[in-house]
Amino acid sequence: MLALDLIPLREEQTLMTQQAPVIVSSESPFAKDVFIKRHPALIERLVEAWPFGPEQRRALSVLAEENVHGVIRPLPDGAVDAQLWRDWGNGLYGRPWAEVPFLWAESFFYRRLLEATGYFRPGPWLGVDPFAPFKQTELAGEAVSAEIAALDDVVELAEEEQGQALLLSSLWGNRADLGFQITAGQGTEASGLVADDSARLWELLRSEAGGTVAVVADNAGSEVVADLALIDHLLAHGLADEVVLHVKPSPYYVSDATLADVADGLRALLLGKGEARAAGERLREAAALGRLRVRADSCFCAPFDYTAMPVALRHEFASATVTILKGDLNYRRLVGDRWWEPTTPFAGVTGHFPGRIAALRTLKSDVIVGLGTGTLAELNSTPDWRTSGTHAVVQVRS
Ligand SMILES: O=P(O)(O)OC[C@@]1(O)O[C@H](CO)[C@@H](O)[C@@H]1O
Repeated sequence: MLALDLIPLREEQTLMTQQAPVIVSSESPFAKDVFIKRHPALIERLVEAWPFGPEQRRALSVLAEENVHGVIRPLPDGAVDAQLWRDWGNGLYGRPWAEVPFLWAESFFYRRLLEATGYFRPGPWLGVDPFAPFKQTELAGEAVSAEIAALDDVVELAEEEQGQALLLSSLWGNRADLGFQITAGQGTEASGLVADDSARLWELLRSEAGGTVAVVADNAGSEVVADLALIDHLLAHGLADEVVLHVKPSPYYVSDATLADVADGLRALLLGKGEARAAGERLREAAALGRLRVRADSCFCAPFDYTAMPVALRHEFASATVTILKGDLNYRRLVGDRWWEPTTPFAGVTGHFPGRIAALRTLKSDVIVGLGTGTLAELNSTPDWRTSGTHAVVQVRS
């Protein structure tokens, strides 16, 4: 299943630990609520959405209860990757969910959830994405239709403005009320950018035009549609000769994009009119020519930060023009899910990641680096700025 070489780079880990402690959920009101409120509510919604049998319901309710009051139990012995997770969670089982590293515990929660629904077991539920109903609703919603319609306006802009509009749309794409930035190339949400290296990203893409760009996707629905529009722009304008889109190998964090979600996003473009349809056709053609490839490495559902990465993937990222990492979770994994001093330089913390990188992230959890002192002072007067999703960063290490 998972690559054996998936072990954290020890030196990097030790160095990071000396600089900033790992986030343990009980130390963060936000993270604590993920286990006490978010996970049980999610399980309730799943039970409403699916005709689960008694065994599935029991397993889900045990998981919900465990998250709130219990301790972490390992996967059952019969699970395909039971041993792997036993090793990965060595020393963590038997402890309350909120008392272990936040990143590890959330990841294991989603693995346990898939075990409860039977996602990996032979039978009718094998490979059935439990989050599909939520993803489909979002894809059919107004945010996506607005995004798709707005592509007709974007194409009228000058090339550089088009690129920036699509970048901002992709950046803000994982919020519910989206489809906005794309309309005029800039919008109100851009004022929430608290670090903006986008000019450097474009400079880099233009000076190294024609190579391979890696995009590590985040969410399905409106976000992946926006990502596809950006990818089409890079390919169509010769800024990339090839794009590799990295997705999750199995359902994760509710809305994280899998290959099926990319296909649904592409279909949404193809079913649109005008520029959306044209972009969809160009992307389908790019896939046929091998210029747009989708990769789903198992490391993307592993409970580690990106100091742990299979060697082959490390080489791929190292040889890309740039790797664009989308969203909050990728950011947590990029910088380590740690209590960094927010002004810690982004380049220093991310030096372990192979090749050049650009993080496009709306702030939805505690971790943050690379802020200016003045920006931080201003933000500190805004409640919940780290977790409310109202602020964002484009941070580049070139
Ligand atoms: O990666 P994404 O989709 O931008 O955000 C993932 C997220 O919703 O999940 C975690 C909390 O459950 C946080 O990292 C963040 O709030």
